[in-house]
Amino acid sequence: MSDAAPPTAGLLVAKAVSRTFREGGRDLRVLDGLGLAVDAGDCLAILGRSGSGKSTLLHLLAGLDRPDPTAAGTPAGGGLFFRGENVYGGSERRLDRYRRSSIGLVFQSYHLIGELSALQNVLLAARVATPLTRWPSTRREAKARAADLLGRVGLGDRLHHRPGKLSGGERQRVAIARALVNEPAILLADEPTGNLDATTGREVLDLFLGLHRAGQTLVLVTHDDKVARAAERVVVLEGGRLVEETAAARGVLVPGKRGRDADRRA
Ligand SMILES: Nc1ncnc2c1ncn2[C@@H]1O[C@H](COP(=O)(O)OP(=O)(O)OP(=O)(O)O)[C@@H](O)[C@H]1O
Repeated sequence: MSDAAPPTAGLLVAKAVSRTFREGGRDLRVLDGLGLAVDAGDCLAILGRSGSGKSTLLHLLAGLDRPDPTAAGTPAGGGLFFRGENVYGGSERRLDRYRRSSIGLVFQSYHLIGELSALQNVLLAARVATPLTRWPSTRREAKARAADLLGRVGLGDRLHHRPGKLSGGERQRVAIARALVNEPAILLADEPTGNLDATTGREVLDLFLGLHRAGQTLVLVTHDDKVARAAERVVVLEGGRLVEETAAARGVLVPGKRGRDADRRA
């Protein structure tokens, strides 16, 4: 990450970020000078109609894609900044380090390895993260850590089940345990309740909210109204930019962080 990055407030800050896809000889600008600031401890939901670019944004936040190079006329210093450092401004190695040590990712369709047990799925993630984290230093420690995480998500008695023998909600819990294995600064989730029935989705949402209460910073892309209502902040992706929704607009009566424009904050 570039040392020349400008100082930015917030844990993860997107400034004037654009992403254009070229398809069939035409440019499709999905994100258009977008701004967002995620603070430590936030529980943020990203909403938007289908095709508005939510997954594209989440992939950028996760370090899985690259924003367009800053175009002439856009403010200097645009980009994605994690703790003030430009995520996409350095080497591939640094980007890889960001992905593996700072971010946890949960997907709608779990993305577990079918041949591995719940414990082995989490252990595999621990092995990927270990060169970058101080722990777990031994296989025994890694196993204890993975079992502990699976216990925390309510699967202490399913350690040796393969995904095919688990329910959808249980698979998502394994995926959440796996995403937590590197103690990520930010847990990102793309439609984490999208494949689940209402009751199971609520249970998975409660799990996320419990993690948030314990201090985990969360960013959830969702179509699920229950998830959006439970989040502290909601931003809506429209026309390639984010607009912050007020608590009042969501029918939430408690005073919250109201009426801010996410683009203005970044
Ligand atoms: N790799 C790609 N190449 C070309 N176009 C793409 C690519 N990825 C996404 N798009 C286009 O970008 C737009 C936004 O896609 P994205 O998946 O981010 O939307 P979304 O808001 O997550 O949608 P949904 O809610 O349906 O999952 C879509 O029109 C999609 O076709």
